[in-house]
Amino acid sequence: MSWGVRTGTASVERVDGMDFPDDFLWGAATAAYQIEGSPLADGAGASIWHRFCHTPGMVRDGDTGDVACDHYHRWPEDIALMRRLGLQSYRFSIAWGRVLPQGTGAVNEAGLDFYERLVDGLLEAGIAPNATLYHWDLPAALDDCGGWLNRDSADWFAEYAERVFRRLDGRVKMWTTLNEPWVVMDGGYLSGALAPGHRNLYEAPIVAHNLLRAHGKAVQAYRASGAHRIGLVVNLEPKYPASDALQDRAATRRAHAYMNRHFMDPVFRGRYDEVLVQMFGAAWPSFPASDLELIRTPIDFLGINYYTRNVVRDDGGRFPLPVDRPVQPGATYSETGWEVFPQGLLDTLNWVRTRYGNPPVYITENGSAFYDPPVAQGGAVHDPLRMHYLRQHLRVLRQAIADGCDLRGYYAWSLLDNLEWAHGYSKRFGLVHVDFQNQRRTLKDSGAHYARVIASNGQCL
Ligand SMILES: OC[C@H]1NNC[C@@H](O)[C@@H]1O
Repeated sequence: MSWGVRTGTASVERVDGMDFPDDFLWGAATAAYQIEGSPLADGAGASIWHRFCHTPGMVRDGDTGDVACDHYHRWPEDIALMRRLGLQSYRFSIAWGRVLPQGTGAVNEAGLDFYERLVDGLLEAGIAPNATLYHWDLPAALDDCGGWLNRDSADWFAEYAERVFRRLDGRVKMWTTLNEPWVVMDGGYLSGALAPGHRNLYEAPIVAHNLLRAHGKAVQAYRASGAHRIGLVVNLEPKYPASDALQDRAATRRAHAYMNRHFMDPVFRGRYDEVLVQMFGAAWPSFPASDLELIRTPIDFLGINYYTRNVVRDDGGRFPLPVDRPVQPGATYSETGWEVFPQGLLDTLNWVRTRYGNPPVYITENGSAFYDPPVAQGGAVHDPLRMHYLRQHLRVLRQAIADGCDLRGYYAWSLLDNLEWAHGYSKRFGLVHVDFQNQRRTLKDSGAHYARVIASNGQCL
């Protein structure tokens, strides 16, 4: 049974009898290059995203991360915003180039000092830090040495990880090695839409494999010194055939193998999906078996980033991957062109539960970019579509828990409007509006609602 309660800005729904666990963790997420600004400050080394943004034509409107949300200077103000939301945890990423400007070798202590101040500020505010070591901003100096195409990248990453663990572990008790390695591979090396902008079918599986090796080496490095938890964050997108036709079902299988099983199978099952290997054909390299043992080094939790689903229609084989996504009649689509489909989150969580042995899971990103009206008189940002997206997706989490998923927490993407990569600042995901002309932050209705959800531990959706 459910009943509605009118509040100032939105009706809240209480669903009796289905609670979130008392220790369910409520947070919000960001990433270094998308919010910090000052990418070269205090000795930091340039990343591939600094280089990509400063390459004409790569990012919409020529936007860069040079200023972004100026979080590098405004982090105390942003922590105050997190307290206002009642966040219990904050997921952020560490810019590799701030710590090791050349990617390996000499440490830039000022870079570590910044993250130490941020972590101590979070702890002082009673907010648990959740740190991601790699959220796409590879030091440009390493890209000049082949980047993720170079097998040495796994060792470079482990060296960086060890430096960060040494300074921050203990205050940071939840670590992620990589954010969305699939996007790093697909966007950076196949479609070319993301840094470093390659378009090469032969490079993609090599990059994916080295990313996974880097993940494994960082987990092993953590086991040698760390005392808390480390995991991996993947973006998962359930695939549904456009019809019962054999070719659509086969295309769906390929899309599922390419995006979802691609990283999950090696990490949790120690092998690649055969469909994936067949799809790449001659472009699929041979890998030593010892690599897969490294990759499957056990982790403490899985982070799932969920945004949307794909309905898949065979595209007639123009590419090893089905790329047709027929528009769904009556569906709502966000500004990024993603269908709003909360059922896909439930289906994904149950797929992970049943295929991979029900690992501890956090939703480490979930959110939507919708057009926001200008800040109203009195400082309100009314964003009903983002609010609706949030409520729909939080609702299915209850069902996932009832289905037996070991779901431990939820991080909204994102705390702040920020640089949405090649989209520049044109796509706003924030619970907090940022005026990029004057850096003024304004809590949106969706942010105020999320604060109510947290305060009620999900009772008030
Ligand atoms: O596209 C929205 C988000 N998706 N996951 C990775 C983040 O960096 C993106 O902003």
